[in-house]
Amino acid sequence: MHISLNWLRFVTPSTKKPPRFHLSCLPSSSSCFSSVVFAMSYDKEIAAAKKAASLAARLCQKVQKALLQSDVQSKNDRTPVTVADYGSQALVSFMLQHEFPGEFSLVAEEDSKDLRKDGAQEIVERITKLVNDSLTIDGSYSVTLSTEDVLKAIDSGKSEGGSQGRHWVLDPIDGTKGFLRGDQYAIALALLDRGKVVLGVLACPNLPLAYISDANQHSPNNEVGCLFFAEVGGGTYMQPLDSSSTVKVQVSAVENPEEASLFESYEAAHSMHDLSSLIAQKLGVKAPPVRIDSQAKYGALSRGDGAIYLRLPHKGYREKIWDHAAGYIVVTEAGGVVTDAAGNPLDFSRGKYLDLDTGIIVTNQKLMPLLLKAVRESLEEKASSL
Ligand SMILES: Nc1ncnc2c1ncn2[C@@H]1O[C@H](COP(=O)(O)O)[C@@H](O)[C@H]1OP(=O)(O)O
Ligand SMILES: [Mg+2]
Repeated sequence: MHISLNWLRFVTPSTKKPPRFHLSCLPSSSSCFSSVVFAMSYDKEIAAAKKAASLAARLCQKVQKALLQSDVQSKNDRTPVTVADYGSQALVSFMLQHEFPGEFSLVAEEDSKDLRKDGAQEIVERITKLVNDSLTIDGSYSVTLSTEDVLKAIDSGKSEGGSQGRHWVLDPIDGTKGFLRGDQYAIALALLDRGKVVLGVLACPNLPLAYISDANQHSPNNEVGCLFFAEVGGGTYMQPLDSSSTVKVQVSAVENPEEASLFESYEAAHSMHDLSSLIAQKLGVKAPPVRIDSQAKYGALSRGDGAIYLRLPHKGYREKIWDHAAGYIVVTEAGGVVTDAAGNPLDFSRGKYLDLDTGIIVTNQKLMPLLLKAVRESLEEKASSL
């Protein structure tokens, strides 16, 4: 007989996360209590991930602020997002390696190939200055990185991931189009342990702290900047990016799809708006879709701003693990369900890519059967009309 008790929580009255232990009883003859196995806790890793993602968010905010203050011509230039993207990756990579020296594996979006080309020296110097300024702000590092240190930190993100060992997974700026537009973007960092996502942090510098809907997402009165974090078995928490007051969050409890609000990509090139509109129609969703960039959608969903997220890329697009790992655990630990469009679980253990056919759907446990049915019918209808 193999009994596996679930994650136990020792609930404390404070807003701090309770410690967690995983108890599992070994087979037959051994007594349950003598064979308690204490599984990994990732508290040190999550503290480091929160610190790195928050500092990277500050770096990106500084660049985006300068971009938005610049003239129209320079707004068509992608240099700011390039600089912030590499800067964010270098910073997170350096901080994690500093915290966890020795065996270190990072699967991240960028590498230094373009930065090593002729003519890139000035950009590399800008990135290096940004990274050093960020480390100075933090105050706990007495180092000044050279341009070569920065390039090496970026290249530490070349790991392929997989089902063995531990791998950090990073999207240094998820939602580059949103970043350039002055809208939503996220710094998304997760940890895989033997192919499973065990923690995730989402820093969303422009996400309002208050509930967002289609009507209020651009309100100038909104205070913005959210940090979501989740550890396997421990729930999901949110705090303002510039404070440590933490709240536990839960996905929406809506059971009637007519009352649900639905999130999707801002960019029609990233997700089929016509297909999600058909799905919404079948479900009877009344509210217009809330269109925002990046994994900020997963964050907003984890605290119940909306009840459904549909990501339905056009044919041929291959999803990368860094675009979903952090968001996945933030939503699932808040009680949500994330599957592919056919209802299969996501598999983060196969390397850089999530091999999916049709897309990713997210909602609460109650709505998932209805959503799956509406997705299946809509896909069939779409296929028969071609
Ligand atoms: N053609 C595409 N289809 C789907 N997703 C895409 C496509 N091109 C880029 N993306 C990715 O979509 C993500 C943003 O999704 P959303 O619009 O929902 O915020 C980004 O990670 C972006 O990748 P990349 O980071 O390489 O630009
Ligand atoms: Mg991305």
